[in-house]
Amino acid sequence: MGLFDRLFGKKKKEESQEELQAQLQAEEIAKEISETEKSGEAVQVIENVEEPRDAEPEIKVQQSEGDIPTVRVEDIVEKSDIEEEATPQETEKLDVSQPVEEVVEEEPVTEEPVVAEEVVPLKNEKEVEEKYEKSLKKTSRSFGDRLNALMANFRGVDEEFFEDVEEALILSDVGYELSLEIAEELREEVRLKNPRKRQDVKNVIIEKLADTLDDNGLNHTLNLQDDGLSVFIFVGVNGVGKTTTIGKLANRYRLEGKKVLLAAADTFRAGATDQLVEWGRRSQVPVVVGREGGDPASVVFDAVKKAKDEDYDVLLIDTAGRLQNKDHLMKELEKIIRIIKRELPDAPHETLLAVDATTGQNATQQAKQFSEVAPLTGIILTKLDGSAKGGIVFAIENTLKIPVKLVGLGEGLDDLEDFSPENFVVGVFSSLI
Ligand SMILES: Nc1nc2c(ncn2[C@@H]2O[C@H](COP(=O)(O)OP(=O)(O)OP(=O)(O)O)[C@@H](O)[C@H]2O)c(=O)[nH]1
Repeated sequence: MGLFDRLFGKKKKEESQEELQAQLQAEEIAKEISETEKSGEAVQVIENVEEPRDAEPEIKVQQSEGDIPTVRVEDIVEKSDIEEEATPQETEKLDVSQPVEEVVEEEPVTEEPVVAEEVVPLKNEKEVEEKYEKSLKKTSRSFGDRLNALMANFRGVDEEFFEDVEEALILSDVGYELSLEIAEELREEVRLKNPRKRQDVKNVIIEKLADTLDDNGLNHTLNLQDDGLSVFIFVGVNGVGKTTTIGKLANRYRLEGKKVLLAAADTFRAGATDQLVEWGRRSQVPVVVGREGGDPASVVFDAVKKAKDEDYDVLLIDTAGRLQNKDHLMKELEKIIRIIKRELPDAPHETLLAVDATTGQNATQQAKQFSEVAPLTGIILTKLDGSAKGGIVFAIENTLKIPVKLVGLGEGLDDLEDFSPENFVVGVFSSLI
């Protein structure tokens, strides 16, 4: 059964069962009234309006923020340790003569062993669904407007109509190739089932689109190691929300009881390190930082060593996103990955590209360009809350075959969610079918 049927087929079935039940109840009441009238008794009708109740109790997570002491990395990682690990050639390349500073937060709460039962989830399922729905309002409206305009001109399914379908989908940011594919599948469906009603035709278009997120075989789950250190690298051009995402994810993992470390390997842009340190303070996790203009691989080297020596669970690495100089960026990322692999052959476990959903097809273009620079394992679609162009999820997944793994749904510390095709499809389409 496709995603569409699983989500909306059930809804339709429930609706018709509810209708049937309401009808039976009405008949019962009518029967009672007529019997009472017959017996001459007075009749009083009481309206019983039941308040909807939430399925699960609300769980609130309280956080505290505090000042953090700054410690130089020499106090923690002896320079001789670094030299011991690196070959003479690599020592030269890593420029370890530059002192690397480290900012350490208060003792992370994860220092204490946490048993699984005590782990507090950030949001329950219902809250996540609501968050998706709220954040996708603009995208949903945009799809709705285009599909309604398309169906307003619907006189019957002819060649002109299929061209209009293609155009409406392209304008909804789902991508050129997929728009043509959906129109083609619609042609086939029309030939087989010949839907005549406007709503039926509209539903077929939505069903075809929704099912692509299920049929593409992409794994949307972050590759977090059950045992041992997980290393995630974050790439993306300036301003897309990379640093913000790292801060949000660090906060989530810390609340889940994991020991998290951040690495500020964007030594290129002035202020980038300070920004990550600020997110480290907010999410209460330590950050390994280097000198502005220093070698990012040196920061990564120190961070990986510290993470290994001190049994961290997760290391999140922020990088510079200079797409203008592809060759340089490629070399920088290759070097970072080489340094990581020398210490942890299976790592990095994720190379995630952050793209800004409000830029629509530009985001797809960036994903295409970055995947030529580094092998991407997932996409983070930020600012989905302020975007009417959420349709690019379909383009990214179907054209580029890269899974969307995280979505940014606001600027706050807990405004990051795992990408869920189900929540996405419901958020965009449930009001349209
Ligand atoms: N509405 C909304 N705003 C976001 C989201 N994610 C990030 N932002 C905002 O986007 C702006 C840029 O975010 P940054 O995290 O600084 O972006 P960056 O990619 O790290 O940029 P550089 O540090 O310049 O490389 C900030 O104002 C964030 O608050 C999101 O999911 N929703």
